Amino acid sequence: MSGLAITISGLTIGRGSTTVAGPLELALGGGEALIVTGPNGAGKSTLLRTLAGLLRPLAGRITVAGVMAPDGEPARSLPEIAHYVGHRNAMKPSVSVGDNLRFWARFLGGPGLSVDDSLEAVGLPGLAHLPFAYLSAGQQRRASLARLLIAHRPVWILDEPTAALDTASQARFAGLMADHLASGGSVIAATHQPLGLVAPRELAMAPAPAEQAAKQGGAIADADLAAAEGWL
Ligand SMILES: Nc1ncnc2c1ncn2[C@@H]1O[C@H](COP(=O)(O)OP(=O)(O)OP(=O)(O)O)[C@@H](O)[C@H]1O
Repeated sequence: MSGLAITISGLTIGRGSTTVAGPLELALGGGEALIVTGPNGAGKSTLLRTLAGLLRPLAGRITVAGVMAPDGEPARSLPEIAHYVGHRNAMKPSVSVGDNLRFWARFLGGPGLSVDDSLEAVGLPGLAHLPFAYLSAGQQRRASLARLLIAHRPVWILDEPTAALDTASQARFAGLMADHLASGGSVIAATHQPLGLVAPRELAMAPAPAEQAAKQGGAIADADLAAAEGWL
């Protein structure tokens, strides 16, 4: 395979039946990072959730080429080769950090670091036995980011990954992203703050027009959809 290529064409994203942004055109290759910027409500999270396969595009296509899926076949879709780390940590509070990570390793499949090595890489050595709920907010975020290492996936889709991280942890995570890019992976990250990436590309999402905001009632009425999205 010749290397990762992600192509987004005519992509319109939305919540329920309400358009949030688009059409978007984008091509991203292995070794490249894209930061998604824009004011609150511009649609950054909506875009990332759509790329991760958690929301259906309202129109357009997302295609991938050049890498293998965990099942050993050429990748057919972005979600099967991507990690998604959203605003929430997606770790069970009462379960130990190690068992949470072992769950994700089984769920995601494919090769990856051991629990101990993943935790070491995010600066949390020796904490595998603790219930996730015992960790501080920043430690919880770092343990959640260890999911990126426990199973290898070429694309990291990250929603404000460094929120709650102290300066040293931000620098450590910048190093992990640099290693991932150097190995031919890609990073797509929504952020309000610099992530320490070297020369990332940028997709600046425009503020939602007033007319669009006025229509949001339609999407929010899709209460079941909103509730179903809440757990990640
Ligand atoms: N579950 C939902 N149901 C309906 N509308 C939603 C839902 N979540 C977000 N929206 C709406 O979709 C639009 C885009 O929201 P989104 O969360 O993608 O913005 P964002 O750019 O990530 O903002 P922020 O910087 O605050 O994280 C907003 O108008 C928001 O009100």
